[in-house]
Amino acid sequence: MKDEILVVKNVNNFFGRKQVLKNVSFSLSSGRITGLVGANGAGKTTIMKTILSLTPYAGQIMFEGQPSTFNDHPLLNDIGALIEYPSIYPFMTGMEHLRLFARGKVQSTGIQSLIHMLNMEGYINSAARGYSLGMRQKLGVAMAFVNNPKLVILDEPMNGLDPQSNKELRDLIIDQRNRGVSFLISSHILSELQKLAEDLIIVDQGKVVRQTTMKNLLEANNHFIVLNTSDDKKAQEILIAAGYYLVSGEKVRIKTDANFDIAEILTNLISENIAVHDVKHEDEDLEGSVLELLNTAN
Ligand SMILES: Nc1ncnc2c1ncn2[C@@H]1O[C@H](COP(=O)(O)OP(=O)(O)OP(=O)(O)O)[C@@H](O)[C@H]1O
Repeated sequence: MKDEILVVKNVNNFFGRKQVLKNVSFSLSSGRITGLVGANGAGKTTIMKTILSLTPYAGQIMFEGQPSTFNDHPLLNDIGALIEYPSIYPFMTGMEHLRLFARGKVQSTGIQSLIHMLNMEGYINSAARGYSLGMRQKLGVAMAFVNNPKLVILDEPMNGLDPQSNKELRDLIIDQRNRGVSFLISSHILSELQKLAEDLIIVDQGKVVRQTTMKNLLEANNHFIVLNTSDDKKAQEILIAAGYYLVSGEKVRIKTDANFDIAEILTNLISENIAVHDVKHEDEDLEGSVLELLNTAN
């Protein structure tokens, strides 16, 4: 079994009378990137705040085998986080923020390397009041990394980032992961999370509905073939009549299973004088899998 850096057991959390987290239990494997996924209001930010003791809770949280409680959490020194929006002082430069957050023995070469990896050299010495949303977000991410944490918690880190910045952030996360850092990352941009996360925790209405690996979730996915034919509408009618399951829409998109036989499909169409110009395989992506899982959970 992989080492667990963080274990969350039976955590419950209330805002007033409203129960927001309901018996939440999961663990994070050391040195891996875990994605936290769920609809708006599912409880992702509250889970992250709970780990960081930013909100009261009942239940058990262990970090590296040591208990962490709401009032006693010395191990949080080893956790870096960006939750919701970064707290940024408009009259300080990005560099001043990083130096302010850096504890004791953090080397300036480490700070320089972060700035370089996130491509922030052009503005790191300017006052943050002139930063765009994406520049602020990058500074918030850099602040989460500055003390060489063992675990990094990032809530929607891709917020406001352009494709180039997204790639820089992804490269930084992968680089740090390769050095042994563990991650818990929430994102609504599932196509981005799919490129990063190795493990997944899926939450719905304050409950963990599944903890799995990305590989297992995607392997269990639906697979399709998509045909480009001389008459897609007629091809759809023929295949439905022959008993195939077609995804509704304009394309001829056929759900495949273990008995899938392309020759049989082609014979059905060619015998009705429909030419097949192209055949493509498609796998359901993370977004499709999560939507299906949440639909079946409700
Ligand atoms: N300070 C608060 N007071 C009252 N209710 C709150 C508070 N913070 C969160 N909630 C409620 O807790 C639930 C979970 O919110 P949370 O922000 O954790 O969800 P989320 O999954 O992060 O959502 P999103 O994807 O929209 O950021 C929501 O129903 C929200 O209304």
